[in-house]
Amino acid sequence: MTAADAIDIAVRLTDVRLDRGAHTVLSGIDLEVPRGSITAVLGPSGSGKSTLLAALTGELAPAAGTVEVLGQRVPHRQRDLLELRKGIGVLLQGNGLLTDLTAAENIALPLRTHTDLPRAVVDRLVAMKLHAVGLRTAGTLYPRELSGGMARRVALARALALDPPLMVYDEPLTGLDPIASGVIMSLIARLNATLHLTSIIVTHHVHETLPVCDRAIVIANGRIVFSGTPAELEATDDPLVLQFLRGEPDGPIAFDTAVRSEAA
Ligand SMILES: Nc1ncnc2c1ncn2[C@@H]1O[C@H](COP(=O)(O)OP(=O)(O)OP(=O)(O)O)[C@@H](O)[C@H]1O
Repeated sequence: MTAADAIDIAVRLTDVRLDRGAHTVLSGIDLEVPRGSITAVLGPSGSGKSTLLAALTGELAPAAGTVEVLGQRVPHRQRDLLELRKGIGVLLQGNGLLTDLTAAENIALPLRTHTDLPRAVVDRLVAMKLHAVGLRTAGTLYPRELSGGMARRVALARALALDPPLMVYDEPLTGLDPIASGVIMSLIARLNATLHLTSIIVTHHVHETLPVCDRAIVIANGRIVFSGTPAELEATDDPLVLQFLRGEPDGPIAFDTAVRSEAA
């Protein structure tokens, strides 16, 4: 990656292969995510979306090819990896909030773990993050006292705690009703614009997510089968992509027979 690229490209994968044990999940993956953009990563269940995220955070090393994040190759050494991860805010499926801590304490956790900031500064930063997600008065509430949408916003505030330039969302709408989903999607878009972030959203929720995205990729059959703008995706006549968008069980996407018989 050249110095100029490092400014413009937040994530670059070059001819990447990702294996889980002896099984190759993805191969021949080439991907560039421009800084400041929002990219949707779409694809059927088990296609390898979470595996792709694991490669970005260094949780999974590529079996071949290179993965570059925020201007550097994803390192192997644990200490370097921890440093890189401070620059990546991850919103996991299921929020991952600690139930015996309040919302504010949950958000403070990364600041307490990774910085030596004095208590008063941490409190101020937590208040700012709560404000950023529209929950100024919810700091003293415990996760069990929050609605699903509020809990997701607290988890989002925690992912933002260290001001990471890159945000990664793994199924941010799972379990939310349409209103809460709309709130989360517009929040993701607003934060991306106002904090000058780059966002990658792994999701099944194509129709809720595409309106806020600049780019979309579709993963199926172990590779990227579409890469382009949401408008290009909606106009595609690729049978593979259409099968996925329409949720049809029969077509060129090969489904695992065990999974299909479970679903039947
Ligand atoms: N830790 C792991 N160890 C072994 N195999 C794994 C592991 N994680 C995922 N896999 C396998 O890798 C493949 C891709 O899984 P992955 O979770 O990346 O798909 P996905 O597209 O995120 O699915 P979903 O939409 O259901 O979350 C699957 O066949 C899965 O069984």
